[in-house]
Amino acid sequence: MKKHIEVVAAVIKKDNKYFCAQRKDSGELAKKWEFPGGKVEAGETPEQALKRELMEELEIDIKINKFIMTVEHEYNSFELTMHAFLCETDKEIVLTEHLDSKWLLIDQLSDLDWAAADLPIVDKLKEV
Ligand SMILES: Nc1nc2c([nH]c(=O)n2[C@H]2C[C@H](O)[C@@H](COP(=O)(O)OP(=O)(O)OP(=O)(O)O)O2)c(=O)[nH]1
Repeated sequence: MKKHIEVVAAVIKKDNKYFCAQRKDSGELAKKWEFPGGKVEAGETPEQALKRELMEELEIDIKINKFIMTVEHEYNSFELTMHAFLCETDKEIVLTEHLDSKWLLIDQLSDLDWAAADLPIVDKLKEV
């Protein structure tokens, strides 16, 4: 049976642009683009996990405004359940783990090579 993980992801919106981050060059999702976040640890709520991960990865405090959706996805090496939240921040982002980042308008999001599990989130953002 494949390993199953529970992940949270932050869709950070500022001035009509969305923050996108590129994963490191390792593993099945090497160099793919994602919304920052990470695994929920035992005893944490998704919101607590998201705040912790964003502080670790981007050195920012975030305000979580809205639940967007939960995605279930099966990769070759693991399966995940990912909860996405619409967030905002007024802090300056520092990349501590990602290769690159971009702020993109909704119409530009599809230009990136997203982790497969993120595609339903990108589609959902286009709906509103
Ligand atoms: N943070 C985040 N992870 C995503 C997204 N889409 C997606 O498939 N994932 C996957 C990549 C990872 O396998 C997992 C998130 O775990 P993570 O970033 O905390 O951990 P990781 O695998 O890089 O590694 P590690 O620190 O445990 O070694 O979910 C996304 O939009 N954001």
